[in-house]
Amino acid sequence: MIDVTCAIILWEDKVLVTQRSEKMSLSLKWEFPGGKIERGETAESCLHRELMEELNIQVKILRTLSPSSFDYGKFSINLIPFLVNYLSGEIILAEHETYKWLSRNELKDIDWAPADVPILEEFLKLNI
Ligand SMILES: Nc1nc2c([nH]c(=O)n2[C@@H]2O[C@H](COP(=O)(O)OP(=O)(O)OP(=O)(O)O)[C@@H](O)[C@H]2O)c(=O)[nH]1
Repeated sequence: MIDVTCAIILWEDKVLVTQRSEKMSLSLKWEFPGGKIERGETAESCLHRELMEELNIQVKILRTLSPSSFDYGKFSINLIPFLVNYLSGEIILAEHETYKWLSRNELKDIDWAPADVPILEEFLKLNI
């Protein structure tokens, strides 16, 4: 089981979502940005590192949501979500195909990586 962090990044009334590139696994699926926890790293420090490496942004962590385990067949992941506020940094994509800032309603209409679906559902039930 691979531990992966991801961020629901809030800015005003929008949420940042990123699309995996054609070269990546789960090609062209949408996800909450983040990545694999490295040895000796906390989930929080992993999240800050990945968001800096992949997007060049800084965030403030607000809280966690429920982890989502998913078996992709070749590998299983435990996806650990954090609700965060966007703080600073101009977005520069290192790996992803593209990104979008979407309203809560628009989040339902994109083609999500399967592990993200329960996380999205929990987020949409929150009163924020
Ligand atoms: N970052 C991120 N990864 C996710 C999400 N949902 C999901 O299934 N994943 C999967 O979790 C793993 C995280 O990998 P990563 O982003 O750190 O690394 P990667 O694509 O370079 O790894 P890979 O080349 O092994 O696929 C990938 O297999 C990715 O498909 C998500 O919302 N965010």
